Amino acid sequence: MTSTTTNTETTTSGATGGPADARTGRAGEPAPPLRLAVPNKGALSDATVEMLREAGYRVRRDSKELVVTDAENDVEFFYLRPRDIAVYVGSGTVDAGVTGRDLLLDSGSPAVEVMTLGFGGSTFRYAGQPGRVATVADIDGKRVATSYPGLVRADLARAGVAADVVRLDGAVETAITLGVADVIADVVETGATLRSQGLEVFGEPILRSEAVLIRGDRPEATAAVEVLQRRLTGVITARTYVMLDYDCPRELVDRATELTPGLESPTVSPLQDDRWVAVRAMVPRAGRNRLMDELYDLGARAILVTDIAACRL
Ligand SMILES: Nc1ncnc2c1ncn2[C@@H]1O[C@H](COP(=O)(O)OP(=O)(O)OP(=O)(O)O)[C@@H](O)[C@H]1O
Ligand SMILES: O=P(O)(O)OC[C@H]1O[C@H](OP(=O)(O)OP(=O)(O)O)[C@H](O)[C@@H]1O
Ligand SMILES: [Mg+2]
Repeated sequence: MTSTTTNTETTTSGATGGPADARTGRAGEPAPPLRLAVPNKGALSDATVEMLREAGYRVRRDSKELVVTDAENDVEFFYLRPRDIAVYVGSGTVDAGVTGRDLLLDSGSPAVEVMTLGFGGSTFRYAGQPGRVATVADIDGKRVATSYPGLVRADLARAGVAADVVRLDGAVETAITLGVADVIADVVETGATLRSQGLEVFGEPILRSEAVLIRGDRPEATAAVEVLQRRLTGVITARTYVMLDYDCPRELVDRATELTPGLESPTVSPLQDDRWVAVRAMVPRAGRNRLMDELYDLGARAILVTDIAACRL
């Protein structure tokens, strides 16, 4: 049920028998489709699928579909366990994937982080029973239960602390109650799971994590990964910004555009009534209402906000 490990573990993931062997790609031949690994369940799955859908890719119709071919965009999607994704990408079996930064670093995979995706945020922290342990140094000689032994061993080594790392698959918070560990190290999002077990975090966060796009080093995939990255950046931008339009008395346009500088520069167009101009600029979604109030107070009118459906910067 549990195993106590003190050295680096070898992975038990099926990466070497994965979707296919790493491909070589020859000059003159059309590039093979991009192979992308997508979390098939868990905390990152729905948000990843939604982001791919918004980026214009074909996504699976039901949770039993494990491979989806998107011929139009020349991408093959492999729905895999989030923990295995860094291993597949690192071995070159797939070109890129979405996973958590914590899972990537825990795996020891050579895959590299390409971009953050703006969801799946969490911290990775030590926790214990209140009053029993207060600092990382207090862990010395104790047992630490975790699903992320790679992260924990590296952190303990950094701190010069010797402890037994007890590897569990999940529900780590129960390990102390069940007597298999003195301390745990786990993902904390809201902290509700810890509280339900009467546990408290201690020490600095070991890691701040979020969902990331990762890639391997197959040069033939570089161009396709860049297209994917541009599309995902477009989704993030479309979610982060809104389009703001307003009419502004000509003499106020300098002050108004100081408030709405846009990404490059705002569009200022003449109106039929030459005492007025129309201004158009992208502005951060957060704070848009305060900005509209400020523009109104300045003298702008017909202030409109519209969602951006998609964009390439
Ligand atoms: N509330 C949360 N609970 C769990 N993981 C979260 C949460 N918020 C973000 N994450 C992130 O999701 C990833 C873990 O995903 P998931 O829980 O699906 O994997 P798992 O624990 O290996 O699988 P499972 O829970 O199905 O056994 C990590 O990168 C983690 O940081
Ligand atoms: O701080 P919270 O908002 O309570 O979230 C953190 C909890 O969620 C995750 O568990 P998950 O649901 O993935 O189950 P698992 O422990 O079996 O992986 C994680 O391992 C924590 O237990
Ligand atoms: Mg989990």
